[in-house]
Amino acid sequence: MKPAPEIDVAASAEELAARAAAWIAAKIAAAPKRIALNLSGGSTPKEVFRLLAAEPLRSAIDWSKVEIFWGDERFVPLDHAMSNFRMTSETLLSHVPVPPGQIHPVPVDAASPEKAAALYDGTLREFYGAPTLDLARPLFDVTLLGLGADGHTASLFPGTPALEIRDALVSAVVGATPEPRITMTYPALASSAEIAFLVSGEAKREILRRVLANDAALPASRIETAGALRIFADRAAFGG
Ligand SMILES: O=C(O)[C@H](O)[C@@H](O)[C@H](O)[C@H](O)COP(=O)(O)O
Repeated sequence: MKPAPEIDVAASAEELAARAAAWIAAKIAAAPKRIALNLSGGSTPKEVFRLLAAEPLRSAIDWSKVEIFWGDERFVPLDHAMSNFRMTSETLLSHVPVPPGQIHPVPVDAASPEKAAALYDGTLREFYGAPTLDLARPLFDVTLLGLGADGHTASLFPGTPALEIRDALVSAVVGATPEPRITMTYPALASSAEIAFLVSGEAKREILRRVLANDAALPASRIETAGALRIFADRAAFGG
């Protein structure tokens, strides 16, 4: 991981969620106009999103500034139980007034995962306003990432071709089960002013230890950004 991450250790999963939610709210408040949030799926972010959608944070945040993207998605309908968009809608977006035109779901109604990835790649470049990313001007202001027990992040799984992609910003994940997936690639994720991992629970302790030791076999270890890298962990995951 580059740069070395700042590690924020919370006493519990609840405190982790509270700290991450407060951090995100502060980033939105500090943004002069628009802020591009690139969200992760999975279960860990759910409580963070619920806190952002509840008082006091809900009223404290100017949601009109917020643009929402997803770092990965399952190639299922947006109302499918496994959809990251559905999870985010249930916990956050159906409770806060983000302008609908500022919510950018992966186009899972495309003819194939490959087509959905190509379309989302275009969405990102159109939003960015240029065909190629400039290190000095990140695409996202904040990217949230989770950490899988096998060291994956987004849908960048060990040993998969998406890990090696440097020209495309989004890729279909060949062979993902049970549902096909679409993931942002390293260049897209790296184009973030801030990246924050959310890692909770005893089950993540060993994989987090390996990522912090920069075990190059783990996709999460290879996350880089020209900006800031932070890990929100609870004591169960961080140990000590
Ligand atoms: O779509 C997804 O599932 C996520 O993007 C994935 O990368 C997730 O962040 C990790 O698997 C951790 O998931 P948990 O938060 O559920 O442990």
